[in-house]
Order: sequence, then C-alpha cells, then structure tokens
Amino acid sequence: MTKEIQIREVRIGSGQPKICVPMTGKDRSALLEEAGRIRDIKADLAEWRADFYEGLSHEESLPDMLREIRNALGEIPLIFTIRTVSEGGNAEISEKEYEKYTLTAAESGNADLIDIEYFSHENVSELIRRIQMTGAKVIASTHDFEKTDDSKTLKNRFIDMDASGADILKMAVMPQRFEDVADLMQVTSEVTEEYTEKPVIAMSMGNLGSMSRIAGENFGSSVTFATVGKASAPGQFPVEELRMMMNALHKKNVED
Ligand SMILES: O=C1C[C@@](O)(C(=O)O)C[C@@H](O)[C@@H]1O
Repeated sequence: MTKEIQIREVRIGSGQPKICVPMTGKDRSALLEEAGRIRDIKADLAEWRADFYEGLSHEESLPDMLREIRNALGEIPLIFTIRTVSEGGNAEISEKEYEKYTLTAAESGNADLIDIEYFSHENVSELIRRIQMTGAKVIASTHDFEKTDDSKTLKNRFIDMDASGADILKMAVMPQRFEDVADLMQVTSEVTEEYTEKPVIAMSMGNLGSMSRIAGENFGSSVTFATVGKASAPGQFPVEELRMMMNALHKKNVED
C-alpha cells in the first residue's frame, strides 16, 4: 500500500496520478516563460531540467534562477533534475559537479524535490542523505533510452532504489516491442503492491510506450510527464490531451 507524500498542496501517491511538466529552456527568459505557461495550465508539478540550461556550469547563478522560477510557479511544487548524457540527457559534468549542483539546488530551499540518478553516481546514498537534511525530498531515478531489460532486472532496480532511503522511486525505459510496455507496467504494479510503500513513477517511453503515460492509475505510477511545448522525452503528450484521457479513464475506473 503506497503512503502518500505531500509536497505543498499536492499529494503524490494517492488519488489520480499527478501531471508534471518539464521546463527545458536554455536561458532565463525561456525558463520564465515556460514556468508562466505551467502555472496558467495548472499543472500539478513542474520539473526544471537544468541540463538544458546554458548557465548550469555557473553554479552561483543556480539559486537566483531557482528563486525566479519558484516565484513564477507560485505554489506548484518543483523538481530539480540534472539528466546526464549516460541517462539520455545533456549534462556532461563530473561527479563533483553533479553533487555540488544538486546540493546547491536543495539548499536554495526553492526546489521541493531533487532527482538523483541512482545507478550512475558514486556515494549516492550519502548524497541522498545530505539532500534530505536540507528539507528537500529525493526521487531516485533510472533511465534506459535504448531498451527495456527483463522483468527481474527491472524489479531488482526498484528494490535497490527502495533501499536507498530516497522518498520516491522513478523508472523510464524504452520499449522495443509491446511486451516491454506490458512488463514495465506489470513490474510497477507488483513493486507498489508487494515491495515498497514509497510512491513509484514509471513510464515506457516512445510512441509505443505512450499508453503507460495515461494509465498510471491502473498499474501504480503516481506521476506522469507531459508537455506545454518541447518534450523532454519521447512519447509525452500535451498536458490538455493527457488530462482529458486520464479523466476519461478515471471515470471508467470508479464506475467499476
Ligand atoms: O525522468 C523523467 C521522465 C522522462 O524521461 C519521461 O520519460 O517522461 C522525462 C524527464 O524529464 C524526467 O526527468
């Protein structure tokens, strides 16, 4: 049974899955415009994909940028993410920099959640602990933009992330055939029912996997990512389309 986590006014892990919109702007004005659109469309959550930001290597600009994004978002909870090249993102940075930037974001007090790539970094449990000491929550994440491993491997990855002390567990994988999409959904359902009480976020990417972005309510994924402009990963829907499809599915679920 999943225990919900409340971030500001948003409850993750209970009710319908929450819609999160990534911000992929490369500079201040693009980011503030995206944040304004996210607020207008009333997304549940926003994610700053700071690996798209050209100022990332100027660590001292991060707190100011985070403060401005926070002001533009109002009360919408913010996830701070640096997606590295090895997990399908744009950041080519050292371990030291990854640690420094994620901690700086946490210490700013303006990012509610910090995404940590669980399998790609050193001393990750220690980093998670240090981030949590600032009051921010941690999403342990894993991404595979090439393929979907077998169910046992996916399940073990969730179990490892669960043991890390992170608050939320996230997995995004690329399907090569329909069975991969079904496997991801099945494993997520099993993990949320039998292995962890933490909220889980799971998606199968690409067009083939896009059904997994609609149906989280049925298989145990508590957040889904959607766009107001540029997608941050393949297969994402525009927010309004996704909201309509999720509401239609929810209606059927409660009728049953
Ligand atoms: O981890 C995820 C999920 C994601 O890769 C997706 O497939 O929607 C999009 C990313 O921005 C986010 O950090």
